[in-house]
Amino acid sequence: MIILEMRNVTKQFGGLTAVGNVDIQVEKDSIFGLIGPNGAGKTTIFNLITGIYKVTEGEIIFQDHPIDQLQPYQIADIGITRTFQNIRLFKKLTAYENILTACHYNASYSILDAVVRTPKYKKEEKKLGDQADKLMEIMELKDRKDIIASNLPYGLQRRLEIARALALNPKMLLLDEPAAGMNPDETIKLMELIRQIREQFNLTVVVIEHHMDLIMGLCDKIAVLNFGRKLAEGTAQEIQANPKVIEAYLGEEEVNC
Ligand SMILES: Nc1ncnc2c1ncn2[C@@H]1O[C@H](COP(=O)(O)OP(=O)(O)OP(=O)(O)O)[C@@H](O)[C@H]1O
Repeated sequence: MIILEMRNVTKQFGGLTAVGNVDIQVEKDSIFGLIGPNGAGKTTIFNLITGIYKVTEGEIIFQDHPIDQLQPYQIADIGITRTFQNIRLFKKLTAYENILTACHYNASYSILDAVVRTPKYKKEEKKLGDQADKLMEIMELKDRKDIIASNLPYGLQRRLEIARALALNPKMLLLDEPAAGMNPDETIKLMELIRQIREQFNLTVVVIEHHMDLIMGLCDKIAVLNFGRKLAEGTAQEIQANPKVIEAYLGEEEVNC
């Protein structure tokens, strides 16, 4: 079953076509990879899916509904959340506070409940605190609970960002270069975590990465972009064997995975 579809999507910035006539179909519960050289249009695709940019042409369909005219907060509400290439955390808050603030997106009490501290408020706060604890545990951040976000090692800041995205209870998670700056051991650990959260949260994951080991080892399907166009699509084996990919993306070198 297809959960997300981009139909003939184009995004232009003035005379520059950042994304040109791209068709993509993402299967529910799969891990889908987007790869391509710098400037190929990958992050622009995330910005189109999440409503930060509006399409110039084409349609984006999520669970059979068009979403290309929705605002970013509406897209988060229907279950698509993301992480960013440049980590965006509350740098001066602790790891726990960063997750808890994201969990508050789901709070259903009123300002009055909060001011008067009604039983509803207390019950809800306990629930959100439990959710934050659970996310800390899953992302293996529990022993860093009280560390200020900017003092965490880079790899853990990236995991904290994923935990924040998960706090919004998404159906689809978009990860923009989650392994950037990680060493090989951290990258392998991250791969396992992505697989684990996919299972645990019944998620569909779309991931942009330059680490080929991660992409080839993790993704059910991969789309290759070049100069805003989709050059190829297929399984890791198909992509690695595709002469167009080898020539255009890897500069005629062998795909080194
Ligand atoms: N807001 C914008 N205004 C003008 N041009 C933009 C804008 N956003 C992206 N672009 C351009 O669109 C093209 C695609 O950029 P994009 O960031 O999507 O590439 P990318 O594949 O994610 O690259 P990288 O791997 O370096 O992150 C680039 O030429 C970029 O300069």
